[in-house]
Amino acid sequence: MNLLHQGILAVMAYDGWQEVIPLIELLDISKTYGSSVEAVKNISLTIQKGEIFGIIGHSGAGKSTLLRCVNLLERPTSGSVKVGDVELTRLSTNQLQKERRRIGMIFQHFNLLSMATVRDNISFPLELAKMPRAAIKQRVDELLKLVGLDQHADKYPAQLSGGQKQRVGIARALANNPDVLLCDEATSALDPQTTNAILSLLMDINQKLGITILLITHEMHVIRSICDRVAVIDGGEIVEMGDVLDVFLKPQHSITMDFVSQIADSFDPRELIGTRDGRLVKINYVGEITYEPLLFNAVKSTAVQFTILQGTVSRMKNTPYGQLVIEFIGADAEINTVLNELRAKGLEVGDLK
Ligand SMILES: Nc1ncnc2c1ncn2[C@@H]1O[C@H](COP(=O)(O)OP(=O)(O)OP(=O)(O)O)[C@@H](O)[C@H]1O
Repeated sequence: MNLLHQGILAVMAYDGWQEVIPLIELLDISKTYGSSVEAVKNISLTIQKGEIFGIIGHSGAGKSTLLRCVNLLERPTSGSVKVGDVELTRLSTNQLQKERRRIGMIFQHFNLLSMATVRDNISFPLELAKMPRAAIKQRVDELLKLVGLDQHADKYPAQLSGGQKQRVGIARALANNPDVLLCDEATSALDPQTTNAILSLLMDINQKLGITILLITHEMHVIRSICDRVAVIDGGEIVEMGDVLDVFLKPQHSITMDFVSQIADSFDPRELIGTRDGRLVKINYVGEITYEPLLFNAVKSTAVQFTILQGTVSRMKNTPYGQLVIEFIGADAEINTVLNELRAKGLEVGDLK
């Protein structure tokens, strides 16, 4: 890297931008089971270092197969998998076993050893890695603290709640200090409150330890709560991909629209068309402007009146956003002036169609 590049990266860091470094690169991955079940078809995908990337799809869409191709628990029929600088698909079994320590994984049904205590479950990957006994104890103590289980070290899985079991799964997955954490429907077996606690823990781990997270889910709530980017998968193919906010606010594919409508506060505003006399306008806000009185300011020096017909103000991960459907009443030219003023403030404004 030359000095100019270093300078640019330093400025980006100063401004709060994240340096973009590819960490997981899937190139043209296909997986066919037997002779005819094409579970994944020619998927190429790059996950950046430090991001939380979500893959969402209905049952049978190919999510698990794709996720398991990343650590080669499932070997792709064709295509290559690269994690960091290492092309996993070229490694021998022994080399692969070593590289897999850089990739932790958690599961929907936790996959804990039922006859082992919490401490022993977490120690297991460290013993496999031949870490000395005293170092194992110290590392497990750290991990127990990190996931909030220091009071439960000597319990067995059967004595734990679902959320606690998943915390053990997370601690075990993090034991070898991986770069990547793969999450296979990690909250699907949990109630909503416990789901939120586990999602917060995952976000904490991502932020504090810088671990890149790749998760699969069928719940838009999971994507909205913690992911930076999302890919929507259907029939083994990616049908839509982008920043979560963009995909959520402007879904393009019908499958994506289905998922977005899972969120209770989203709505289909097209139901309003033809029900009102005024001009119906859809407005999207993103960022801190969500909390400014922009609508009021835009109309106050005009004769235009407005009514909010539908609206949401919420947060996506850490970003506030709003979606409103407004009926404007007044002269068309004056309404246009109001809309242009809103656009000039950075709002996305368009007639409801
Ligand atoms: N081991 C296997 N042998 C044969 N077919 C399989 C195998 N595993 C998955 N499939 C098939 O591959 C397709 C994709 O399955 P996959 O489990 O990847 O989907 P998914 O999106 O994770 O679904 P779910 O959310 O229900 O787990 C399905 O048609 C499934 O029946």
